[in-house]
Amino acid sequence: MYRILVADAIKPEGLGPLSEASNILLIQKTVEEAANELDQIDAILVRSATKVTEDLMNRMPQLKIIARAGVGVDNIDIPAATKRGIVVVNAPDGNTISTAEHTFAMMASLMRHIPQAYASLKNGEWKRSSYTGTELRSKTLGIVGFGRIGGEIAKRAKVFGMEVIVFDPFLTADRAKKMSVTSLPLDKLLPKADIITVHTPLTNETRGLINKEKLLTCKKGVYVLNCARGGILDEDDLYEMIVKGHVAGAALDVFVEEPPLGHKLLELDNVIATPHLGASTKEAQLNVAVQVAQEVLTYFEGNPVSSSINLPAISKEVFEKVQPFYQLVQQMGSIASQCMKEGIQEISVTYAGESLDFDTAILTKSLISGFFKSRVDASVNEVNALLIAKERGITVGEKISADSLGYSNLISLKVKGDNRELTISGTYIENYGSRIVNLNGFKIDFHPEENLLYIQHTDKPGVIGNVGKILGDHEVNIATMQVGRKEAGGEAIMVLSFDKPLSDNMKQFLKETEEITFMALISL
Ligand SMILES: NC(=O)C1=CN([C@@H]2O[C@H](COP(=O)(O)OP(=O)(O)OC[C@H]3O[C@@H](n4cnc5c(N)ncnc54)[C@H](O)[C@@H]3O)[C@@H](O)[C@H]2O)C=CC1
Ligand SMILES: O=C(O)CCC(=O)C(=O)O
Repeated sequence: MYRILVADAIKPEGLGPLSEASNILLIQKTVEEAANELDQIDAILVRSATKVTEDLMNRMPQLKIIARAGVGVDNIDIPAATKRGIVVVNAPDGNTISTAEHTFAMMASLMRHIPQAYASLKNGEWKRSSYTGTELRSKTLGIVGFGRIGGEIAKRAKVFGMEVIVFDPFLTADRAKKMSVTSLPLDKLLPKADIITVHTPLTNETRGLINKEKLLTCKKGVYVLNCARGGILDEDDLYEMIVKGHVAGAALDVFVEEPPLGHKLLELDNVIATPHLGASTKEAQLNVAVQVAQEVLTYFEGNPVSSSINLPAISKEVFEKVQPFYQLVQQMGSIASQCMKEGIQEISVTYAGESLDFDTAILTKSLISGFFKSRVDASVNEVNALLIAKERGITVGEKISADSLGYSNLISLKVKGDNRELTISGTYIENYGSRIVNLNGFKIDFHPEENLLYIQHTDKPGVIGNVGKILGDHEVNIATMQVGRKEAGGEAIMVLSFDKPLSDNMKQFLKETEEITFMALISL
């Protein structure tokens, strides 16, 4: 049974797939209310209110996945989650339209003083001349951060007859052209825009991106909006620039501290504000709840998720291509690790063959996680595998080769240790499954079973019989046995599989066979 803590207000109608699953228990409580059961929680679902800190994660030793019902993940300590192997997913586009519409509503309200006029009228006043506004038509809108929300705002601005200029260091010329916007560096955008709206995530780079120095380069009388994250527009600097009359007004949906009780910006007449309502529509809340519920369900079904923050994104089509190799590479990593019980310097993997014609990064991560599982602990997974390799000073390389040696696909792994090297190649054959086809340069063909014994020995009459006899004398039943050699009388190998795990003592008995030069018990 997986226990899922729904810690923030997430629309229950969207959580249907989770509440209907027989192996899932949904617990609708805040972190404080669930304090006594945190150690049993497998997944946590949050919006922006709950801060998923390293400390909170430490109180949740079973935690496997954090799901953010929304876009911004600045309330989640991603590096800490990654280190622990906890998958972080979000709902990247469920609230795009709502947030774009809200930003647009804020922009129109700001330019026409609607909140101030409304408050005045409600107060019994009729001050028409005090609330003369400015048209949006022909104004230049500067969008900083041109992703999903920025793009939707641009479409709406064009319909209103605005000119749209954008700044986004990751924007391609192709997308700028398709969206009919002018892409400019920030220092060129700021002096040109009549209105500036920010739509970046909050990161170390974007915190304080628009500060006093930048605001001073803007037109006098510029209007600014922040419906992304508090802090992208520096709050103190904005206050000063409004008070000095350089900025004509601001519309804010987000604040550094939420709620921003007693905030000085809220005292200014030309600042309008909403309490982080960008995504607060029936539609957006249903969308994001459905999206994260589906992701969590997919994860607990053992399938790769599609909108992870700390795993490579993977589409359904790629997933179908990846799936056959997913377990094979984990097993190859694990076999290599159990055959190389020594310090490792380098792991390199080569992919060859037409059926491996996709981004193989996810396979490399799966392989490395298989390698470390038997060395570190079961919490190693695709999320933290490369980080663990790096921490241990192990170089991980990935190559594509044109030569698949006649197989339709061939994955080859080379592990360089302090004293030895190990190579292993595997393939996936449709309707037949995974096969290991080469081990340390010996041609062989075996299915990676649960309990294996790998023996390297001198090719002499009687060795195979002797091994069989020793195992038989100890009532060990051999399930399968594969042998391989390079040349008669040289080095040879055998790989045996068993129904039950072999005890470590058996290694001692087998070691008496002097022709055996190397032996490894492998459990997959
Ligand atoms: N007020 C609200 O309720 C909501 C706020 N948000 C906020 O809006 C942000 C943007 O959301 P989306 O458009 O969906 O995200 P997105 O990921 O589609 O777009 C973000 C864009 O910012 C750009 N960017 C990153 N660093 C930048 C930098 N230093 N300078 C300029 N551009 C930079 C990226 O290249 C990307 O194109 C989210 O990160 C979230 O914090 C999102 C939804 C609701
Ligand atoms: O959960 C919410 O309402 C906030 C939405 C938001 O800020 C986001 O998706 O980044």
